[in-house]
Amino acid sequence: MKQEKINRNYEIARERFAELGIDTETAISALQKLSLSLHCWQTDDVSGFENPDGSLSGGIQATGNYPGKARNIDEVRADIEKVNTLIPGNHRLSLHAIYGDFKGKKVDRNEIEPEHFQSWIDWAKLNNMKLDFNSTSFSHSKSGNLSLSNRDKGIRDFWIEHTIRSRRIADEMGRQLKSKACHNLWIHDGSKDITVDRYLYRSLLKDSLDKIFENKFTNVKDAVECKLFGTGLESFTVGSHEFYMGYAMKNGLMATLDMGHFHPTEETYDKISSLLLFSPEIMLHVSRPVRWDSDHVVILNDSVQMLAQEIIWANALERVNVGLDYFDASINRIGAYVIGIRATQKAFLQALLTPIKKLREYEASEQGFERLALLEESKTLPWNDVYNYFCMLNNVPVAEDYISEVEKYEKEVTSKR
Ligand SMILES: C[C@H](O)[C@H](O)[C@@H](O)C(=O)CO
Ligand SMILES: [Mn+2]
Repeated sequence: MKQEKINRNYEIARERFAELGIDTETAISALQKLSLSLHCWQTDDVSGFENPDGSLSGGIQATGNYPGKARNIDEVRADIEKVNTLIPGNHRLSLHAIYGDFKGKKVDRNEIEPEHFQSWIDWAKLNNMKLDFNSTSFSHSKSGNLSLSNRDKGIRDFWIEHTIRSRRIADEMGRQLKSKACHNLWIHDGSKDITVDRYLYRSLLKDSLDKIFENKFTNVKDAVECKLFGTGLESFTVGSHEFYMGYAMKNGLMATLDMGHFHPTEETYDKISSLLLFSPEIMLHVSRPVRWDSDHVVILNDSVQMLAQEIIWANALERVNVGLDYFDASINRIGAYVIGIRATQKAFLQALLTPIKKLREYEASEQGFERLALLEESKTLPWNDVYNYFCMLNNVPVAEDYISEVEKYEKEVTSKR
């Protein structure tokens, strides 16, 4: 798109929003400050470098076989660097423990150290990114169906050790990069069929968590992620929403809300205000469940738009750590990142550009028709011209121009893998 046209459209949009009492410049600077936490695992279908040819376990699945997945640390980095050239803003990178720089050595999960992630910290500095971290309970010979809630103390201790080490690594990342790292704990623990000892497993998990969180780390923001069920573990999930919400609120941790981790008609956006009333910060995994926790690429749908609205309208942008979590192996993986990141930003921009003051006046005076009408009208206000202008300001491709860039990278790089 030509610069002149982008500027012209932006001017028209700016005037239109001004008529509704909205300042587009304020919205643009808020969006500029929004740092999303990009998940490294879309590059390689959650394979990691520990045992890249092993199978993905823990009830999660990356479906599809599109060529060009990243096969090693250099390729993961190259792909993220490419993504960064196609998206506006400065973002964080979220790593899983299986993405350490192990240099071909066998380093078991209970042996990981900050040194295995030092090259990531150096890379992040060079690339103007901050880091977040996740312990990894899946895809390991000791994963089974139960890790931190296993009856076997030996297995529990192994995963406790792993998770404490993961938090220490996050602390080092936060310290060196001068930005607290979110450490997200998600475990797959559950059961395929009915269990008759839910209380036992949950008390074992609680006990493991108490040990894991015994020490506070200054440069870490701890989060715990619940889930409804995993494939092959359909009847029971130890770390349910109620379990982690209780644990997080009692112990001053963040709850992570993954959009794919609830009942199909249960929406994440409705949980935001409740959690923010009881917790200083929360974490999100923006995703797109299609019939189950399928981790489809995020698009600009009602769920994401309403999620962004809830955050903006609660004036809570600084209290919500927005991470992405999806892994689609059926399309170009770089393109998958760009679509999802841009869709998330667009949702936030749209929310920032909604005439909330007027909408609230209507609501307060019980003018339901007027509220609904203005809500509908705001959906088609020229917010996309503001987004295009935002892309131009950030020197990244505007609108569909990124498609050919992704195709070029595929031709020159990923298709040769
Ligand atoms: C790989 C991720 O940590 C994982 O997707 C987790 O966050 C999750 O959402 C599991 O369903
Ligand atoms: Mn998740």
